[in-house]
Amino acid sequence: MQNFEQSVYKLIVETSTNLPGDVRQAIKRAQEAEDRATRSGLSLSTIASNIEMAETKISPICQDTGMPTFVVHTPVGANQLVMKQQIRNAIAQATKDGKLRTNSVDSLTGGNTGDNLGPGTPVIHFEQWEKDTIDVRLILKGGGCENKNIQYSLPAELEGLGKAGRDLDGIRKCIMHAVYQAQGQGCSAGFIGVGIGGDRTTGYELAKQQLFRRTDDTNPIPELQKLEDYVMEHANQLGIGTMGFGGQVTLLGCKVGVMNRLPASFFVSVAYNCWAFRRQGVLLSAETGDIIDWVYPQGSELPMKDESAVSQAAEAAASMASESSERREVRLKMPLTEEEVRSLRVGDIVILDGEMHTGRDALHKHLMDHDSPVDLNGAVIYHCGPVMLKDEQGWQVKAAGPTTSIREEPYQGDIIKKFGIRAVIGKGGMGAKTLAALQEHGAVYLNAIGGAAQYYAECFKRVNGVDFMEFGIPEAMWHLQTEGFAAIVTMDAHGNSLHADVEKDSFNKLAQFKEPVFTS
Ligand SMILES: O=C(O)C[C@H](O)C(=O)O
Ligand code: SF4
Repeated sequence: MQNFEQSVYKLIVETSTNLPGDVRQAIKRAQEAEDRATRSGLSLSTIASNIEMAETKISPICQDTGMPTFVVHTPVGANQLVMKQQIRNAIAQATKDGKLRTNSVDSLTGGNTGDNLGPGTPVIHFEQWEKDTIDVRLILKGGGCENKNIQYSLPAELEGLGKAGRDLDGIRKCIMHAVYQAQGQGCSAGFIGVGIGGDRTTGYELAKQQLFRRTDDTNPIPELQKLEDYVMEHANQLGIGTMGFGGQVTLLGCKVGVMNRLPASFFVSVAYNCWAFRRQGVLLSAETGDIIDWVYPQGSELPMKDESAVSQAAEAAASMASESSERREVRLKMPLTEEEVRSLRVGDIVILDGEMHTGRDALHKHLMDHDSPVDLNGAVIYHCGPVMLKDEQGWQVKAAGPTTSIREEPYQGDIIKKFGIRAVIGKGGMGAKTLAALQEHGAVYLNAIGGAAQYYAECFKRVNGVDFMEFGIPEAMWHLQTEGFAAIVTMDAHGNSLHADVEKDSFNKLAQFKEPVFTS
């Protein structure tokens, strides 16, 4: 077992940096289904480039490298204590090397352990089996999509869908609702794992286990296969699209499992995973710990770049459409003026140069009753918790995509007005309070593409400084010299919100699925 730790390290790096082949296949199909000239189509192209960049640079696909969750099958009698220690060592090493973000935070003090180790992290499940090999599987599921997990207790009354009973049709309604309520906030298009039955804990566990199934497998239970097919077809009619921009593809995969329940309980648990569906596995020799095989097709087997003539023509058409009068591209230098910002409209693409500042949960809470360490008049705040590494030249940005903005809804409007901020960049959109503040003060919300952490890291040319390192690397306020950062205006200073429109439209579509489909 001398190579067990090294093999687990390789598994962690592969999982974080190289999206598996079956997941890539699902994203490629989405690209084919979506018109390339639309916002969703263009976002999918960026996602595809980001996947390639992460693989080439051996850097995290998304800056949120998630809750590392291992499922390990060992021969009877193998020493699990030693394995556990070696998994922990491999996690700490991968964090030090910038392949994982420092993601383990003390829930009471907010302190970041800095090495991804701490009470409850990483998660390691051991099972024994009769085989003489070791199977180690890993999923890195990020926090934004984890926040969109949902558990239903049947019978229930569901908005838009009416009564959901304790039967297959009630389950169908829960799953449709689960996709609807995620909107774009979990970086759609997503994958869902569904657990029917169990208790509140095992139901969610069963839902997560489904995410370990291959995206192209067949459910051994025919009724559940039918349900999966139904959801794949109809959830994609909700019109939520990539990042909630509207479009044909909202869901990339649906896997449903079932277990027994108590007579009084009937839970339907849904685990939502973003497009950056990072899970991989290795089969190891129990003697040496060497890798015998990979469990899922490796990403390198399926390049995301489509070199065919057809695709190049479509690409050219898309870029021409994006240059047409319908889509305005505006290049602005930070700090921004009120006039510049008030001239922007939902749908405009803004390209930013100059200095921007990151800020997420801890900073927003802090700024409510403290001063800012830098002048934020005209500033652009980026909701982002990057992966950073320090070398001889100083801090380097290793991965830096947006985080879910809605968490800052209680603070954002006040902070915009208090400091004179002119733009906020994030993903998933914000609510009515922020929209009103944008209009009142003269500011915009820009939606960046969630998960495209390598794509955006390239735009940060230099780290000008950092404040609040005591909040930990993801929560600190990084001052970043930026060139060519592109994002779409999805909430403008005139009271328009693409997010509110898509939510309303998808709600109307959801209500079309009210009538029973699976009758017993
Ligand atoms: O924590 C992050 O950087 C992002 C998070 O996964 C999110 O989706 O909001
Ligand atoms: S930012 Fe998006 S892609 Fe990254 S972990 Fe969060 S939900 Fe997933």
